[in-house]
Amino acid sequence: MLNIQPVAPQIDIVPPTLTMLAHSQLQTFEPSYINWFNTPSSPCSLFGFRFLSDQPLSLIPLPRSPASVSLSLRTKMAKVYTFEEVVKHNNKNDCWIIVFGKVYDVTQFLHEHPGGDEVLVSATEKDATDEFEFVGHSNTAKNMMSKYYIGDIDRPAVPVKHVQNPTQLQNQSSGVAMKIFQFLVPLLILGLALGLALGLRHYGKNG
Ligand code: HEM
Repeated sequence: MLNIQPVAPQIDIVPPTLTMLAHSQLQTFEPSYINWFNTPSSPCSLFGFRFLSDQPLSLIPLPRSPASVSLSLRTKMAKVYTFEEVVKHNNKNDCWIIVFGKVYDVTQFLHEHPGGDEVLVSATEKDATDEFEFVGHSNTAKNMMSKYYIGDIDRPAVPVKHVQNPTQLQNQSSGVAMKIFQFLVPLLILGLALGLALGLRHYGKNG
């Protein structure tokens, strides 16, 4: 009896009809067909998966999506994740981030990221678009992102983010400086007045 195990994210790019066909037909396939299925030109390989001939038979994804599956097909069939689902992947062993409404699994990229792994882990559990933009990532960086793209975010589910931009931060720090200044000036005046009074008293006694 063949046991067909589902499937990695990549299988989501297969139109549902084909997936169903594969699941139902494969129950009846002889193992000899399986070798053919695994040849690079077979429909299976074309759509990004292959079969293990071990028992139980498993349906597993190919390491890379074949070029023959067009990007537009992949985009149309993109998996949509809820925010709740994405926030579970929030550590160094399993790190997903949301940028520009897309979900990226950057776990394998953590140790290669020029900005360090900590910054990526701290970008989890929120929409990290503003932080990503604030760094001023180059086009090279933006082009690299497609490698880690795993799907889109269910936008309405993303909580409103609170990221301060540089102007806000500047305003905030100048506000703090103003408060310190307002506190110090009266103290300074009081000190001067006291000093003057003591000085006058001293000279008055002596003179
Ligand atoms: C898939 C997502 C990401 C990719 C592919 C990526 C890639 C890169 C690359 C290639 C650089 C080198 C500078 C450049 O070429 O722009 C870089 C730097 C950096 N990245 Fe990212 N990054 C990603 C996400 C993020 C996020 C979400 C954050 C912040 C929350 C971040 C923070 C930084 C920082 C702080 C630097 C160092 C900037 C510097 O030293 O000037 N990155 N990143």
